[in-house]
Amino acid sequence: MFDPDELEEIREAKAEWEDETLGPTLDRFGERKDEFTTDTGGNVVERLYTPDDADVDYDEDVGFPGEKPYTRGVYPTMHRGRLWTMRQYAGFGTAAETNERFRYLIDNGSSGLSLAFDLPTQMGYDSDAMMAAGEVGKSGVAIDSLDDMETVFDGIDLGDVSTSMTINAPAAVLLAMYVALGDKQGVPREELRGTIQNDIMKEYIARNLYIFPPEPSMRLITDIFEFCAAETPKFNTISISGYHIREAGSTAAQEVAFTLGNGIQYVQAAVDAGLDVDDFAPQLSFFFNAHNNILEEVAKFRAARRMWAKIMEERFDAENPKSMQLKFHTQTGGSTLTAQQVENNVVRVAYQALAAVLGGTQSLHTNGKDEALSLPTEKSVRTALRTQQILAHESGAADTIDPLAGSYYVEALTDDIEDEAFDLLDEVDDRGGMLDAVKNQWVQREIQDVAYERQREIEEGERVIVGVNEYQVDEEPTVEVQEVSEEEERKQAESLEARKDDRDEEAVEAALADIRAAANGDENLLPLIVTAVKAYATVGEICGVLREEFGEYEPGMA
Ligand SMILES: C[C@H](C(=O)O)C(=O)SCCNC(=O)CCNC(=O)[C@H](O)C(C)(C)COP(=O)(O)OP(=O)(O)OC[C@H]1O[C@@H](n2cnc3c(N)ncnc32)[C@H](O)[C@@H]1OP(=O)(O)O
Repeated sequence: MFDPDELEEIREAKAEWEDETLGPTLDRFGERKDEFTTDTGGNVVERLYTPDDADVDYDEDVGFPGEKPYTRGVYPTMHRGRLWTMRQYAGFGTAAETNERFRYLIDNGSSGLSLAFDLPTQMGYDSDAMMAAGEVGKSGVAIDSLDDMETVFDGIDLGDVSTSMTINAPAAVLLAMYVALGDKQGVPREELRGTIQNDIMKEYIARNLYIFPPEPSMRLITDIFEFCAAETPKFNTISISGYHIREAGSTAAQEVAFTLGNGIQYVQAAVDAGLDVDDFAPQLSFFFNAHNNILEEVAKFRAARRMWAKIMEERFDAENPKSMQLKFHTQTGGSTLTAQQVENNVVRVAYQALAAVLGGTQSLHTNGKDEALSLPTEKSVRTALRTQQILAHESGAADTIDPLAGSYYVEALTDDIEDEAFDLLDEVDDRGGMLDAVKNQWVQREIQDVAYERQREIEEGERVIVGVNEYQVDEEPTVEVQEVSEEEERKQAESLEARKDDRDEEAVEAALADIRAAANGDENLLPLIVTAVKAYATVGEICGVLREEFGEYEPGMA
């Protein structure tokens, strides 16, 4: 981008500055530390960045919003045209309580819904299963049958909202329920908007809520890609998630590398199954974390967009621009919240949200200040949402596109993260691809090594966490805790029993038998699962059949 002569002049001028201006100051005052590093990974942060550090080719590396390589954003107008979706993750207790929280969020200006499921649902068990005891409705809503979905969305027109569902191993079943509910409400399938997380790879790596082994899991995912391309073209079929990888302690570059690596794995599986890349790739979406180091995070988002465009074009020969556009949701970093001085978390969340917006996010969840302690209360959810609204309407951060482009530091850091992440992806390829690298625990070990080092730095005081290892005060947390009563579990099991007594048992049996047969063949499972959920077959029953046919994953399984 810069004229070589000009760069040489800058280099010389910098050397002169170091000698004449900087030198005497350093002799008198020194600097706070011998070495400054980024938030993660220990990348050295230089004192000063000049055009010499960020010698980007504008066309090739930066470009324009809505054009390759999408470094500056996937839409031509970005947040000037439409603000990001303010999508607060919610769901607890019964379907009715979750419906109430959803309506509260909509009334307060939330522009998208995001459904959290309880652990039994995420593991494919019904609320009356032995495995579910003590967990029903605890960390999300319990969904057993279509009844519960109907209640969650009571009074909410699926044609008017976009809904994210954080569901992975049983994603096909919950998607089928959403489609079935849309059919019941009379919403054309092609109008349904939303996202299922459906990202099993990161469950194997970091989140641990898997059911089936990798091969049938990949088949389910591919079936979803194919079904949605034909039936629900506005629905995002997957949310390939770096969030949990980062929460497990990865660096920013690892977060990008392993997330895109998982993306490569899914695309390859679908292409191998005979799907055309440009038919399904526009419906892929991503999910990243936002931690406290604002500039590193902005660079991370920019690097991820540029990399995905290259990967899709060069590795998969994608031609549709939408296949190359990395659209992503961001959640502020749960692991950065502290139980000490809980109100400090509001500030952390605001910085993280700023990074996400400056980085061009499409959708954002801001954590409640109390999320390190419990489910967030209604009031802390409101403050979290207001944080986004202040950012949108008062901060000016949404008024121009990719405002940090051209910052010598941010461009250099974008390059660094890209280089580091591509190196990691090369190593993944050498190890036979993401699936093998995960099965052999290499990916997990890479992350653990970094997480361990970071923890050591905190414990030894090398890394300051405000209120935790410095600036402590002697006080008990005074946060109000959102409780979920045991009573909910009993009520949920009772309504499930009532539904099982009041359905066409033959229709359920027939639908489950069809799913069993298809699990052993190659017919797309989705239409069959839609038929089953319409007959009120439950999550546990459908996943039970698939468990029997597919088996269950165990870590280290070859
Ligand atoms: C931690 C926790 C756990 O472990 O439990 C979790 O996982 S929580 C995980 C929670 N996960 C989530 O909440 C994931 C959320 N993800 C998403 O919402 C999606 O995947 C997303 C990232 C692609 C965002 O989708 P979205 O619908 O909100 O936003 P989009 O960017 O797609 O925009 C919606 C529509 O507006 C259009 N649009 C948007 N911006 C513009 C613009 N500037 N100019 C013109 N059009 C625009 C888009 O083209 C699209 O229309 P058209 O479609 O017609 O093109």
